[in-house]
Amino acid sequence: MFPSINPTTTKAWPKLQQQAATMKQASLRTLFAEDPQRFAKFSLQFEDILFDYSKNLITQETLDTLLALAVESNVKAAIDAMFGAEKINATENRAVLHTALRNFSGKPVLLDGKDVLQDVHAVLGKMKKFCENIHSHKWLGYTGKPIKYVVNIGIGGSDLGPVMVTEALKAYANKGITPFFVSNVDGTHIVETLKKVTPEETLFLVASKTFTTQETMTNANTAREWFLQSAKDPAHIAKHFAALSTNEKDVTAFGIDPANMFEFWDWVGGRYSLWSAIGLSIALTVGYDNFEALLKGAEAVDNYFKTTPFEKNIPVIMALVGLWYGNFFGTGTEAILPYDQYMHRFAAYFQQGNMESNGKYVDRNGHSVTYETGPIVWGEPGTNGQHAFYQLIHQGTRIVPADFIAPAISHNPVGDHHIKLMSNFFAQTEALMNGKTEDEVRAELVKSGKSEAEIKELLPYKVFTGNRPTNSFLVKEITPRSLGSLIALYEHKIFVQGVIWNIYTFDQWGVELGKQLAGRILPELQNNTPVTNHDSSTNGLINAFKQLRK
Ligand SMILES: O=P(O)(O)OC[C@H]1O[C@](O)(CO)[C@@H](O)[C@@H]1O
Repeated sequence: MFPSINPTTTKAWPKLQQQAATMKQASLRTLFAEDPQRFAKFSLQFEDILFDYSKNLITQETLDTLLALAVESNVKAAIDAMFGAEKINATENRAVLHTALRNFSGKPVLLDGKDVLQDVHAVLGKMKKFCENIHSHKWLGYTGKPIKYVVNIGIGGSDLGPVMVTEALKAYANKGITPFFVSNVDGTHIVETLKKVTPEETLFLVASKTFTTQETMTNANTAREWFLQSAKDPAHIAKHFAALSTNEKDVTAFGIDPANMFEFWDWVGGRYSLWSAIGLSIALTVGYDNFEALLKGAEAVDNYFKTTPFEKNIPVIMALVGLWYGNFFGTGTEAILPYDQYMHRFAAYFQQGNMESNGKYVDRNGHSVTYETGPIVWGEPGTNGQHAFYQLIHQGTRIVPADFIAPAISHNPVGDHHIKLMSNFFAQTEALMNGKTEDEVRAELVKSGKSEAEIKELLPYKVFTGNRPTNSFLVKEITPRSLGSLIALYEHKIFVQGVIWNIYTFDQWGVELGKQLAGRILPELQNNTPVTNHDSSTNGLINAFKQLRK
């Protein structure tokens, strides 16, 4: 295991504190004016992805110190430990090997002396065959009809990844399969979904690493009942239900034929599982070859991440720039803003990816940290976000570091839509950086014929301070490969930050409390007897609920 270092005890940390005090007064406009090479210095290319981080409040000195922080924090040793199958998820005593799921190198990845790649490739082979059978109509429903609808029932990592990717790659969905995703235990989600599909043509994928998650099992049971209302014979379940899970015992107990179980393993974290059997809905929707291209795009980033010097390593730089604001400017949040309608769930996906991974206050020694860890991550596609929350990003009291992501080539090149979209993409980061000075606003107002009195009144509202930092990712085109790469870049960013913050990125104990408490309250809701065993607020709410339902 790589050594545990409190980041505040590194040599770099106090230097960064000092530098931040200076950089808070710096002007991005001036930094650009002073250095015509700034874009060239602070941008990197990975295959078809251009990463521009020049519009950040950093200098070469900042970057060097941040890189020194990464070195002092043993990021290199941590990368080796993760890829080397060490049990770096120590609170669960597990290795972290989602990278093995996309490893086509042919070189073994040994975990406890066993090569995990053999199992990985056996499951990929099974997924491939399954997709071929569904797509070629060799696999038919219980009345002899082909499968037209795939309903993935899962939540969190067993939902968000497949939803995000099938949406992002909709342009590749040409296999005659319409995917649906049911996650919420709110009956509305499954009921509304079942209205759109038919029992004879639907394949349900029960996607759950543990196969015990309340929401998923409740939805799966409802789907089975609904299916059996038409199919009658439970033997037909075999043609319409498959499981994506690590838990064969409970899959079998549910009534799913183990032959229809696509396995993955405890060393795959839920929020890192789209590369595993959890990705079956992706493969069924866009075809197995495209799924493999997605994996290969991520694999290419894995190799790059492992071998590229930190100063040229995009995930490392993403991590350091994010940490710069979170720890030294106190920003506390980050926005992800894709200028691509198909990527509309990308921010939601990395909201879980980031917040469930690094939303932790206990360090690797069991002590409370004295510094900020994971940011609040959110976002929506541009330009919708522009007309909703960008006001705060431009003129609010807090700084929101934002990632702008856009493809140069649209899958829907209709009229001038794409250049209009892209003009917004470029204009926003430019405006956030430059802002608008008093002089500029004054000149505009004079030009528009306003009187001096009007100018005086309006001026303060129209000034933009600028200096609002952004990263830009310009991708040639969103393809399975480039999307796989983009996702892996973000995954490794989260990893590097977790290492520097000295926290366990791959567990999620914080989600457990809510699950336990809900389990305790459920039986109390099954009768009309008032409860008295909680605090007065919870008692009051539960009793009012019972009253309202009488
Ligand atoms: O795949 P499972 O076991 O149903 O879990 C679903 C989700 O629940 C969590 O454990 C907690 O939200 C996530 O990490 C996971 O993605």
